[in-house]
Formats: sequence, structure tokens, C-alpha cells
Amino acid sequence: MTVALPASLLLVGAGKMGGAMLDGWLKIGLPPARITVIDPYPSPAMQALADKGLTLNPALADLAPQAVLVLAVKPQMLDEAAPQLDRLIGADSVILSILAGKTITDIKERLPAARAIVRAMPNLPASIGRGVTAAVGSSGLTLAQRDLAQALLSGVGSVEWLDDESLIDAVTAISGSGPAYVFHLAECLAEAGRTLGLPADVAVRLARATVSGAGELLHQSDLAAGTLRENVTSKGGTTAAALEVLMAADGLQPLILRTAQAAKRRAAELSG
Ligand SMILES: NC(=O)C1=CN([C@@H]2O[C@H](COP(=O)(O)OP(=O)(O)OC[C@H]3O[C@@H](n4cnc5c(N)ncnc54)[C@H](OP(=O)(O)O)[C@@H]3O)[C@@H](O)[C@H]2O)C=CC1
Ligand SMILES: O=C(O)[C@@H]1CCC=N1
Repeated sequence: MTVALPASLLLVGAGKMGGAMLDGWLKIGLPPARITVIDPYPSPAMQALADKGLTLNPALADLAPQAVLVLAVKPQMLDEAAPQLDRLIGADSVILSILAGKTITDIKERLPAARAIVRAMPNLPASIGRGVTAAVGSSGLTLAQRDLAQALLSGVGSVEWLDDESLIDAVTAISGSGPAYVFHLAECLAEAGRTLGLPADVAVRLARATVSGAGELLHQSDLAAGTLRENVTSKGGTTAAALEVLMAADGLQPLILRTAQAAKRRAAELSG
């Protein structure tokens, strides 16, 4: 069954992530005329969409209740953004929050009219339809409302529904923030290449193509990441020598664990 995209969608905060999801939704056919965006300093891209029928920064008093309200401001801005939104929530509205750390209870406290909330944690590749989102629904969410959220989230990548909201902070630490870890790996590879004597621009191109090529192979292959790693590793060769360092007891695994733990701790601090 194909679920229709929402009849009206209000995006509150069209920054890096809200803008990325909006790009994805436009690509799957959500008409600009159904979209309203609130953002104090809209990007030129957002201004251009306004020329194509998207409603940008209208007087909120003139706006009817919305089928979907997407909360995409920084968590620290929720208190400032929320008061003007409550009257835009109708009996059937779905609140889709992507705010790191903010719980369903935190959102209900700010938006007393909200009955149906989806707390989701997407990631930046949503802008090219290759995101991954984990989501949890509030107690008042109907099946039809969950299908509507699924239609939006699956339009920008894959979706994992969770029953336990407390897992969302771990999701944030792995897949929400994760693209930054991967981009940093590309930076580190380029820097290592430069240190080994490669011209800086060549090192950047090699690192970028290596990370994106390996990511694409992982995407297209049915093989586990470990098997793909083994396929690069010739016995007694260069990769084996490299992995002795990377996979040592004090290598990448404990570093990534500490990295993710720091992100999860910060998510917990942002709640409330
Ligand atoms: N970036 C990512 O990869 C991910 C982000 N998230 C979540 O998405 C949310 C947004 O993050 P991100 O896109 O990185 O941050 P950004 O700062 O890029 O985006 C937030 C946007 O909201 C705008 N804004 C500020 N105040 C208001 C307001 N009162 N009403 C409407 N808009 C407002 C900001 O404008 P201005 O810049 O002028 O202040 C900005 O354009 C966060 O809650 C984050 O946890 C979730 C998953 C991944
Ligand atoms: O850095 C952040 O707080 C957000 C949440 C996950 C990715 N970016």
C-alpha cells in the first residue's frame, strides 16, 4: 500500500538537517505548495523554493493546523521555537521531532496540544535518499499516523522503528553523528597521505574516493564488513601490517567506543 505524503507540512528550522530532509522530500514528490518553512535566516536555496510555491516565514496567525510539524531546530532552541507552534497542531497532526536528546515527554511539555509524536533520529545522507533513521512513536500515535511518518522517513532512506525510546540516544551516537566520524576518517586519511609525501590535493582526492568507494561497495555488497575487510587483506601484505596497528587492543575499536559514549552522554545532557 502506498501512503500519501502529507497534505501540509511545517518545517521548523531549515538548517543542515531540516534542509537535507526537505531536499529528500522534494525529490520523492512532496509538492512545494504543501510545505511551509519557518527559519529566521533562510538559505538562498530556501528562498529559491519559495519562488516555486513553498511558503516561507508566513505570519503564523494566518496558518491552518498542519498535518505534520517537523521540529528541526537545535535542541537548545526548542523553548524559543515552541510557543508559537501549539495553535498549529490539530487533532490529527503528527509532530516529527529530530531533536537530539529531547524526549517525547520534553516535547509534550512544550506543545501541550500534541497528541501524536514521532521522535526520530535521521542522518545527513537523507539529502541524497541514503539516510538511516531510527524512530519511536508516542502513545497517542495511530497506525495511519505512523504510516505517514514512515512515508516521510522512508522517502529519505531506511527506517528502524524502536519500541524503547531510551535507545534513541545510542542511535544518535552511532548513526546520527556517525557520518561525521566517516568524514573525519576521510580527513585523517588525506592528512596521513600528505605526511607520507603525497601532494595535498592528490591525498584529498585519494582519501575521498577511497571512503566513498568503500562505502558504496559496502552498500552494494551482501558481504559483511569484516569479510570485505578480509578481501583487502593479502596474507603477509601491506593491509595486514596496517591492521595490526588499527585493530590492536588500543586501536580504533576502543576509540570509536569512547567517541560514541561521548555523543550519547551529550544527548542525555540535552534532554529536559
Ligand atoms: N546535522 C545533523 O546531521 C543532524 C541533526 N539532527 C538534529 O537536527 C536539529 C537541527 O540540527 P542542524 O540542522 O545540524 O542545525 P542547524 O543550526 O543547521 O539548523 C537549525 C535551523 O533552525 C533555525 N532556527 C533557529 N531558531 C529558530 C526558530 N525559533 N524557529 C525556526 N527556526 C529556527 C536556525 O537558524 P539560525 O542558523 O539562523 O540560528 C537553523 O537554520 C538538531 O536538533 C539536531 O539534533 C539530527 C540528526 C542529524
Ligand atoms: O551534533 C548533533 O548534536 C546532531 C545530532 C546528530 C548529528 N548531529
